[in-house]
Amino acid sequence: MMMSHPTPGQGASSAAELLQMKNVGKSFGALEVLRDIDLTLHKGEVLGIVGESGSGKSTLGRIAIGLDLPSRGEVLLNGRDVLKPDAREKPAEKWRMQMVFQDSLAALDPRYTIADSIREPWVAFPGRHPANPNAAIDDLIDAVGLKPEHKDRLPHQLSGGQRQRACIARAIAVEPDVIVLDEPTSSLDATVQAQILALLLRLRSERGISYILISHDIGVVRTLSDKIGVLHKGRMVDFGAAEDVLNNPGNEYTQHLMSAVLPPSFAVRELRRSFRGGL
Ligand SMILES: Nc1ncnc2c1ncn2[C@@H]1O[C@H](COP(=O)(O)OP(=O)(O)OP(=O)(O)O)[C@@H](O)[C@H]1O
Repeated sequence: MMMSHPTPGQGASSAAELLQMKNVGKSFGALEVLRDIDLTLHKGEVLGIVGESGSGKSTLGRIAIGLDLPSRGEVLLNGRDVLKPDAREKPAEKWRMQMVFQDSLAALDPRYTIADSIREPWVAFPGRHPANPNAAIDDLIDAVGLKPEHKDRLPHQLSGGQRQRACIARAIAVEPDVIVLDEPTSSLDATVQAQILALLLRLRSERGISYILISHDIGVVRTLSDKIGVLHKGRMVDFGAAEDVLNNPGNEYTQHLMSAVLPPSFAVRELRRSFRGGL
């Protein structure tokens, strides 16, 4: 199940373009929520999207994985326009994009055991069904740091961090190209948050998955991201290599966001060093 991939941060600029948004806009009735969004995500990259509440982050993530349609513009996956009618009639490619939400309790069916939840995407995408599902579930449970006994538990019988691990296992079960992480650690306390971020970094390095990481917390985005996009009132006011956006914020709004951020803690610096070869 596991493949070898380039080390994170290496070769990102020469890697294939996985997802592109061109001039994407979204309106709900008269309310314009996203405007002129252009972005490119390469294979294996982590793109952090940061912005205050209501800036359009979740809407952007939902459009990226096809849960919402844009009102304007193009969305290309591996160079193919996913919005063209012929592509929309072929949902077979949808497994390539998965999502992990903030609220793990709401994201998991309360009647399903954790193993049942992990099986769900294989039912939705039979082409991704493994030859030996029980062994695959054991591997996934182990990969996300859960214990074998968690397989038969119901969501409410796990802690918030364990549930989020289960949601991550479900998301990687079909070996997607991209996972949109929408505030994946916002409802967790600081220690568990750091553990989940470490897990995400490890999975990315082992499996070469790309992430779009949505957060109002620039500290979280800074821990994981190669590239950062700053959304303000539906516009991408800054976009570029994480270090450039963080160290030389070109936009006044980004400077304002940065001014509210504490320096990374020792734990976070260690995390980044171990997974990204030092920053
Ligand atoms: N289905 C919808 N119908 C109408 N308006 C919507 C819908 N979804 C989102 N909006 C509006 O679009 C704007 C952006 O919402 P979105 O959830 O994308 O922002 P966000 O940056 O993710 O915010 P938060 O951090 O609070 O989740 C908000 O004004 C929201 O009320």
